[in-house]
Amino acid sequence: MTLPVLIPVNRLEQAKGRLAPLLTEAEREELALITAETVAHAAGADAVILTADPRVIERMAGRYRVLAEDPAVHGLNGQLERAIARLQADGTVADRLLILHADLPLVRGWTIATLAEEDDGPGCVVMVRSADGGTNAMLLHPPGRFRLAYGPGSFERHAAAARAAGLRVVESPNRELQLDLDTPADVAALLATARGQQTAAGHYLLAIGADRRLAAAQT
Ligand SMILES: Nc1nc2c(ncn2[C@@H]2O[C@H](COP(=O)(O)OP(=O)(O)OP(=O)(O)O)[C@@H](O)[C@H]2O)c(=O)[nH]1
Ligand SMILES: C=C(OP(=O)(O)O)C(=O)O
Repeated sequence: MTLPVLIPVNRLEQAKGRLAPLLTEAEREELALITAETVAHAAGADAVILTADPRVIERMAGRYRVLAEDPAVHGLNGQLERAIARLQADGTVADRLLILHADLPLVRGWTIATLAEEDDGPGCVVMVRSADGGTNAMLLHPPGRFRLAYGPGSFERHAAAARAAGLRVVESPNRELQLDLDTPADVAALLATARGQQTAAGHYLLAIGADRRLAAAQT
């Protein structure tokens, strides 16, 4: 069964603001592009990139399906709901949809496959919580039963809304989906493991000396 994967990608100049103490603006933009590539690659033919950024569109178009944001809609939640409606209307989305953040450096194809196995059938929502209480991944079976509520601390809001809509909430302990790259502590966590260092984001962060900057900040 195919699982469409909707990946919202923020405008690069607005992305990764909480990494400003560690990375320059150009570095944050490059890191955001690198992790978006990683996530899109993991989703492969099921990926649908949602963005308003011309560089992201240029980089992804041709390899992945890309939806441009609707300029008449305000905010991430409205954009996602608009995109889901478009994907339902054209038949891309039927009974299941995974919304996946674009800043997950450890995600692989099998990570998504493993998450999909935690879906126990119609009426199920599988969610992955980030360190700061966000919703890094949310598999909706089906989509459209409650309003999306991304923003700080969204995991608890999504879980409560899903339960209020009569859905079963499964919190996945999927470690590869729990790590996002919002803060210097997240970067440190990625670089603390050999596996993390071997990711595309890890390679880039080591190449620009983010490990040395983190160490210097601690002394
Ligand atoms: N298309 C789209 N994606 C967004 C928007 N805002 C955030 N995102 C994406 O939503 C996911 C979660 O974003 P965050 O990690 O909270 O935010 P961010 O864009 O990195 O910015 P910071 O809050 O500065 O870290 C990521 O995949 C972002 O790329 C938006 O306005 N439009
Ligand atoms: C804003 C969110 O994500 P995070 O804070 O984890 O980046 C969210 O998932 O709603």
